[in-house]
Amino acid sequence: MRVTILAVGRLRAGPEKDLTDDFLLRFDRSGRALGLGPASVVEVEAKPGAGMAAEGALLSARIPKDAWLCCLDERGETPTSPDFAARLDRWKDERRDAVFVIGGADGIDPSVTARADLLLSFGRMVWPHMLVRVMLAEQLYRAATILAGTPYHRA
Ligand SMILES: C[S@@+](CC[C@H](N)C(=O)[O-])C[C@H]1O[C@@H](n2cnc3c(N)ncnc32)[C@H](O)[C@@H]1O
Repeated sequence: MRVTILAVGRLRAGPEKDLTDDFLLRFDRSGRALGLGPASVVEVEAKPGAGMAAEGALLSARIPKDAWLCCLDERGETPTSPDFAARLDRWKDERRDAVFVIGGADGIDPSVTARADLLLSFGRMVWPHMLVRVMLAEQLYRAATILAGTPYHRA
């Protein structure tokens, strides 16, 4: 199952990008034998002032019709890491790719969240989008280790 992190805005070189790349590489390595991955990051950026609807159109154009769609949203569900891993495993078994959308400063356009299979929250506080990328990449890696039975996750 290919995994795409689809994000509004460009992440410049720096610690958040390094961490995201590192966790995604680990996810690819741990997930390969399980049929999870590879993971990639796709960034979209509307013209300045174009508004949320323009961002929504750019995002929608990059979401395959048959992919599982998960939108990162502080108002969403807060599964445990094992629950998240189990959900990824079910998605993988259905042989559909997964797309995780992270919004920009104004969030994710409702035209995208309306079609999401899951709204995923990392708590009710709002985090900067670049940290959300790191956190999501880490949870993907953690999920792969949980499914592989390797001792990274200890709860
Ligand atoms: C700076 S936040 C934008 C918040 C914006 N006020 C909103 O209403 O969505 C940028 C993006 O980071 C993600 N994000 C921020 N906090 C989050 C959280 N607690 N859980 C999940 N995603 C979060 C969401 O995808 C959000 O669109």
